[in-house]
Order: sequence, then structure tokens, then C-alpha cells
Amino acid sequence: MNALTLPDIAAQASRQALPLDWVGMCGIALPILIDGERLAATADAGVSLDDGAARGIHMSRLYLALEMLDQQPLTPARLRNVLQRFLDSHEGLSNNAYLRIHTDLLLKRSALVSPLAGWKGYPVSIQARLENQMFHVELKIDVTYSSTCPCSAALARQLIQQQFLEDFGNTPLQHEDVLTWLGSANGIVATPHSQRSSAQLLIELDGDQPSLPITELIDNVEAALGTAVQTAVKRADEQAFALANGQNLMFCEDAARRLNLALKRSDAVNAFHLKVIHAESLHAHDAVAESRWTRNPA
Ligand SMILES: Nc1nc2c(ncn2[C@@H]2O[C@H](COP(=O)(O)OP(=O)(O)OP(=O)(O)O)[C@@H](O)[C@H]2O)c(=O)[nH]1
Repeated sequence: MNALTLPDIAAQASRQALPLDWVGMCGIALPILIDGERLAATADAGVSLDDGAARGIHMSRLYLALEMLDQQPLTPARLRNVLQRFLDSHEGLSNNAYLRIHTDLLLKRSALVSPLAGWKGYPVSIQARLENQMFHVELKIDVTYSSTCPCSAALARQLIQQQFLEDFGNTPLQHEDVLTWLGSANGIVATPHSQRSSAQLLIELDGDQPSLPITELIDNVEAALGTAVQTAVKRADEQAFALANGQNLMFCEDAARRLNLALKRSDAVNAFHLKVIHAESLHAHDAVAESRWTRNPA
């Protein structure tokens, strides 16, 4: 070796000839473009090291391939190109390529009634892989919403009925008296418990989609639940939210079924695994339901 030659350890033979499933870098800072917005993201980029005799992969080649993503919109086709470049730059070493991108999508959300709006953040991971020449792209999205327990609502209604009997059982009913009573504390002597809940969605997309339908999927999910958490809220919005909760009483099973049906309706979705978590205010533990679906089971 002369003074101008740099030692290349990765090109050496491995002491233990053993293939590895995933080798690469995690937490690479990367700006990405989604729906015309530039977002801060982190990327995990890797390949399989199938040549067990090779000491290491060439990290810099994966890193440089990510350049393709910082100026152009993130699409399934572009993800596939990056993965192909990972493999082309590791010919003879790697058969499979992997890329995970983590970001927080910010969406402007209108208030329910008032002419206000605010920003809502959605943690999103885009997971792409080229495995045995098959391209797969998945979205991992978390959506928060409110759930009010239908059992608790029924029990509360029963107590309100009992209170009504106690207050009016032996008197002739006057419309005005009942209206006043309904607006008093006795008219809502019990309230059902509700909780902030989250839907964790792992969605396998059809890889031929021209774009990543992240916003569309979030909108469908929130519409199916009917009780998405809000941003800017005035009293009129809070009242509309109370109505939305009353009209969408949900066990975690109900929420999981609603989401199952909503996601199946999207042509972009090939398969999913969803998990809903109701962080119970009745219990110190969570109520959880999961559902899986595949469009074309093998
Ligand atoms: N394979 C591997 N490389 C590492 C690791 N940690 C740091 N690196 C460094 O990543 C740098 C880039 O590696 P390469 O892509 O092989 O760099 P290079 O040999 O200059 O580039 P090529 O000529 O394209 O192979 C090297 O300086 C490695 O030492 C590790 O755990 N594994």
C-alpha cells in the first residue's frame, strides 16, 4: 500500500463467513416532499449481506442513493428506484434492500363549527423493501380520536331515567318544567366515560400507486371514526364534538370494525394490520382490538 491508497476494510474477507439479514444505517436526517410540503424525516437504509464471506457493505453508497429523495416528491416509484440503486451498488453482495422513512405529517384541520383551523401532527413511517425482486411499500400511521363507552352511556341513561322518575314521578308533566330539568345538573346526573384513543395502522399499499395516499387514508379513517381529536376549539366546536361522541359511541371492537371496513374500501390498500387502543378512563389498563386483512390471500 502506498501513501495514496486508502485501506478498504469493507472489501476484505470476513473472518466468520456468515450472511446477515439487514446491514445499514438508522436515523439518517433527510428532508422529504409529501403533498408539496417539505418535511423533516429520518431514514433507516439497509441491505441484506448475502455474501457471508464479505466483511461489510458500502454504507456510503446507500447514503448517497438517498439524494434522489430530497428534491422530488416521495412516490412508490421513486422509493423503488432508490432500493434498486442500493442493490445495483451492492451487486454480488446483497439480494434485498430496505428503506424506512419516519416523519410527522402536519395537516391543517378545520374546526367543527367555527371558522377556525389548526395544525395536527400524524406520525407516519413509510416502509419500502425490494425482496427477491418483489417491491413492497407499507405505511405506518397513528391517528388519535375520542371514544365514548356505549355501555357506560346506557348505564348513565338509566340513572337519568331514575332521576326523572324521582323528580317527576308524582307530578303532571309541564313542558317548561321538563325543559328546565333537562338543562339542570339532575338532567345529566351521570355521564359516560370517554377516552383519548389511538388507531395504529400498518397498511400495505399497491406498489403501482402513482403517489402515497397518506392524507386520503387519514381522512378516510377519521371520517369512519367520526370523533377525531380537534385542533382549534371554541365552545360551539366543543358542543359539536360532544354531539359527535354521542352519535359515535364506541367499544374498541366497534372502532376496529369501522376501520377494517373503511380501509378495505380503498383500492390503494392491498393488506393491513390495525390496532386500536382505548386508553380507558374507567380502568388503569387499555382496551385493545386488532384486525388483519389481505386483499388476495395466497
Ligand atoms: N461496512 C461498514 N462501514 C462502516 C461501519 N461504520 C462506519 N463505516 C464507514 O463507512 C464508510 C463508507 O464506507 P464505503 O461505502 O465502503 O466507503 P468507500 O470504500 O470509500 O466507498 P466505495 O469506494 O464506494 O466502496 C467507511 O469509511 C467505513 O469505515 C460499519 O459498521 N460497517
